[in-house]
Amino acid sequence: MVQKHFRILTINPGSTSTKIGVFEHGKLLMEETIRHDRELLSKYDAIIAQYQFRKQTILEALDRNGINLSKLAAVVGRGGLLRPIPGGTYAVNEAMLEDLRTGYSGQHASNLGGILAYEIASQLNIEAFIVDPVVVDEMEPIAKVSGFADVERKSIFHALNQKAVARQVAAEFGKSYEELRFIVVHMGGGITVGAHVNGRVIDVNNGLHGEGPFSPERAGTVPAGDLVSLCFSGEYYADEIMKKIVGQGGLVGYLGTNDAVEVETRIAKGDERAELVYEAMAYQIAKEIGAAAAVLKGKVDAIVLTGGLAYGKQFVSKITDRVQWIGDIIVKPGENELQALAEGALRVLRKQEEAKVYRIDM
Ligand SMILES: Nc1ncnc2c1ncn2[C@@H]1O[C@H](COP(=O)(O)OP(=O)(O)OP(=O)(O)O)[C@@H](O)[C@H]1O
Ligand SMILES: CCCC(=O)O
Repeated sequence: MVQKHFRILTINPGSTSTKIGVFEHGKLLMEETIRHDRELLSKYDAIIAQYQFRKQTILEALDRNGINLSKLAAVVGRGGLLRPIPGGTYAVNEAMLEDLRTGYSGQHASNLGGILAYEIASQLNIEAFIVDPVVVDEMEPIAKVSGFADVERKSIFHALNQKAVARQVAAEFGKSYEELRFIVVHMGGGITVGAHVNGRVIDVNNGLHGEGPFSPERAGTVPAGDLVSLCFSGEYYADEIMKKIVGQGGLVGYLGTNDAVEVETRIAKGDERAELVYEAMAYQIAKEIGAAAAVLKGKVDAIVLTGGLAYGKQFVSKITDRVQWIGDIIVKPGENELQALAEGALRVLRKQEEAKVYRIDM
């Protein structure tokens, strides 16, 4: 049977950039990272207020690259902080737009993904989707118990890249994602470690709000009692503490940079503090992998290391040194989020999968 050549626009909004790609038949036609001036973005009082400006820059980039919008079959954006939902491709609907606009589960640049996809698609009378948003929640009930009765653990992680990489490795094994057991470690500005069983992420650290290993920009798990004392010391406003956890935590807090390459340069010049902190980040990641191995009862088909930090050979070897007894380690540096968005939309357009419907009672 001849496959239709669906042309798809993909949009991945980040805190300082918007990445876009156009795919046809799953192959990349064009890709551009539109960098936004930090000062310009800071003039908007909420992330959501940046939507009109970002939409304009996307349309200009498409025009610059000679992309004929009338040939698009769908637009797909990286989904945001919605209510907890199972993984998959979702059609953008009113309920979703409302939650993204009001920031129902919080503010995150990816909240703009669904909105931008919808606004561009509706003008062209085509479909808009999101795929595997950061709130994908497939956690087992046991994993949700935090030990503090007022607080339930949440699933907020790099679902799009973790699932895309897991599918890729499964295909390389000649098997389907749904047959395998992986520990996937996304190591970017934030770090999340997911226990994947038969296509579901049954446990994962909440990468955004103070859980798991520290990362270039996130504090990870912080000793709770000391954090409470700091909160009530009278020295900080709530948003200042939150910034110390997200954005200015981890490497930024200790070393003033989120750039691991710069940290490696400092270590090479003999900076002992940088060496200790960098080693500690690898140590905490290894501990989290050990925890995920316990979740999987030691039956692990592979540990997959991905994200920008996976380019760092020394960093990767600091981790593998501590966890290679658990199973095979596969390194997939960087992220393939635009491709993963395109593939998610394509599965629906080709009718291999049905688009899921987002509801507020999910
Ligand atoms: N060759 C390299 N060696 C070591 N570290 C690297 C290398 N290239 C990039 N990094 C580091 O990877 C980190 C950024 O990773 P990445 O680009 O995946 O993050 P992001 O997309 O900004 O955030 P997130 O993945 O959390 O959404 C930075 O600390 C960067 O310095
Ligand atoms: C993707 C959620 C985690 C993070 O932003 O670090």
